[in-house]
Amino acid sequence: MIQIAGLRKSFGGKPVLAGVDLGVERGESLCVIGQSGTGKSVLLKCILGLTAPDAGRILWRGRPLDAASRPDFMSGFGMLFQGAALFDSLTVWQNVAFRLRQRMPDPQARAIAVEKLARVGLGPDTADLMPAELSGGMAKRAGLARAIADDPQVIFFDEPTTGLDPIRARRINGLIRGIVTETGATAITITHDMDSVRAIGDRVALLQDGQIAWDGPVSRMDHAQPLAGFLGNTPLL
Ligand SMILES: Nc1ncnc2c1ncn2[C@@H]1O[C@H](COP(=O)(O)OP(=O)(O)OP(=O)(O)O)[C@@H](O)[C@H]1O
Repeated sequence: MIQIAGLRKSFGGKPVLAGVDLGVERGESLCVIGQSGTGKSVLLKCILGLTAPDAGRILWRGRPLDAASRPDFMSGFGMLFQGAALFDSLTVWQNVAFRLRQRMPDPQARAIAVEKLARVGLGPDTADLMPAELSGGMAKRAGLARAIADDPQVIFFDEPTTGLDPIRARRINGLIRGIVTETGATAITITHDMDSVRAIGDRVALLQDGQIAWDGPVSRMDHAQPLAGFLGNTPLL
């Protein structure tokens, strides 16, 4: 679905990505882990077209992800931002339906938003609330509803459990896994949270010193030497 080869990016002469090779297959859930500052966000920004790599290739369905293919890619992806990142001045349903409202009338977009809110465990009474009225866990759920509103083929989860207590984090992880499984979406999750990796991931890739130091099934990670320092329930900080 997405293939990355030889991706390089430096800032001020300092290499952050030093030849990243990574792929994710259709319907697969990939978690990218790595210590703080190893370039996980830079990698995500390169895929999303927010940062231009210095070298390397990103293929989307076998085609280079460039100006010609990017609109197709952008119309088929959803994203759960760290901290949910809801628009303060829009109601919850307007946030969830943000993209839908560009191509359908409000009543139709609202109905889909209410359905997606229900999928993440938020009742119809939350639809007309403002983001400031939501708890952290509710905001994360609303962000998740927005990520899936347009039935994306690829969903990016950026640190999905940041700022949540362990119980809410577990619920969000369970929701994400359920949604990824039932929709068949391809998922890429960037996380410090090994509980998230176990709950959400089929595969895990360790980004270290600008390259993928280990890449394999989550079921094998407990025996992977390069991951030894990251395992247990200790966050990767
Ligand atoms: N626009 C930029 N200009 C200069 N340096 C940058 C820029 N973006 C990222 N960096 C640097 O690239 C490195 C990797 O940053 P990045 O945010 O990708 O790390 P990360 O692995 O996502 O960390 P964290 O887990 O803490 O979010 C850092 O040293 C950061 O300072």
